[in-house]
Amino acid sequence: MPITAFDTQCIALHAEGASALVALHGAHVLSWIPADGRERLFLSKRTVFDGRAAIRGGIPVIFPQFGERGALRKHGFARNCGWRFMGVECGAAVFELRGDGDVHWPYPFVACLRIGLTATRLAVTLEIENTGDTAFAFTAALHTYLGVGDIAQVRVEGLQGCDYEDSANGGTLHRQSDYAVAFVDETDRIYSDVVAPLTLVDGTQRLGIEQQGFTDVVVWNPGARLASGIADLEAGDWQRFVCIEAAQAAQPVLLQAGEQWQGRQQLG
Ligand SMILES: O=P(O)(O)OC[C@H]1O[C@@H](O)[C@H](O)[C@@H](O)[C@@H]1O
Repeated sequence: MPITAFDTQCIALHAEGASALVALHGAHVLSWIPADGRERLFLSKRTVFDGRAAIRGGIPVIFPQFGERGALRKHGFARNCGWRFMGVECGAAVFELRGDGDVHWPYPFVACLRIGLTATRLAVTLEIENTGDTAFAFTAALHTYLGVGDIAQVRVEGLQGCDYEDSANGGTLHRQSDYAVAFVDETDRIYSDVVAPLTLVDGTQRLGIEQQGFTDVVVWNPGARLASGIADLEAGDWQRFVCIEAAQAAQPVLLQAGEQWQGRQQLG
């Protein structure tokens, strides 16, 4: 996989006619263009690249806390930190974030993000290692913003029969009875124990989504009303993306000293 340094902030990846762009801030995938030349990720034109704020769009890495399920800042700190580019291993670009039990979090850890690219697929793997001498629990996600033509035409298939927590309606519990998830208003759901591959249907376009290691799938679109209060989205942006997140949100992972955990999402 030939790699070029895009500037001090980003790494550009190229393979088999496909490309991806990864910001060191958050090890954040900003762009994924398979060999057919069509961008698959949404990135807000109003996102702030100040080296501190979370980037709106692409693939934010959520660790060590999903949402507000704990005492840390919403969605944890990994997306707000500078990661190190470690080079290419086994065809994947590798990024690393180390914690030494400092101000962010009292637990030493190493987080590693591996990004693999082929003509048609993007594979993102998050590895967490407990490098301290006490156990810690964490939640995490790959918060993928997939670009769509029109949210009203979008369906997510593969979740029928799965139980979900409806975060947009007070965390009430439901079972997905419809064959596909459609979007008419704010949608914010944590589907648990998802095993089947998913398909994003966007008009005539289809995208496959698979995951391993992560037990949950979060499906999020803010809808018009909530989106109007999100400063780093342009008017109408909510119609141009859906987040399908490979997540470990409902049940934290308990990692003993010296243990490793791995979760992966593949698109394409
Ligand atoms: O605006 P943020 O912090 O990036 O979060 C976006 C959304 O992320 C989703 O994962 C959550 O389920 C939503 O509740 C949340 O609003």
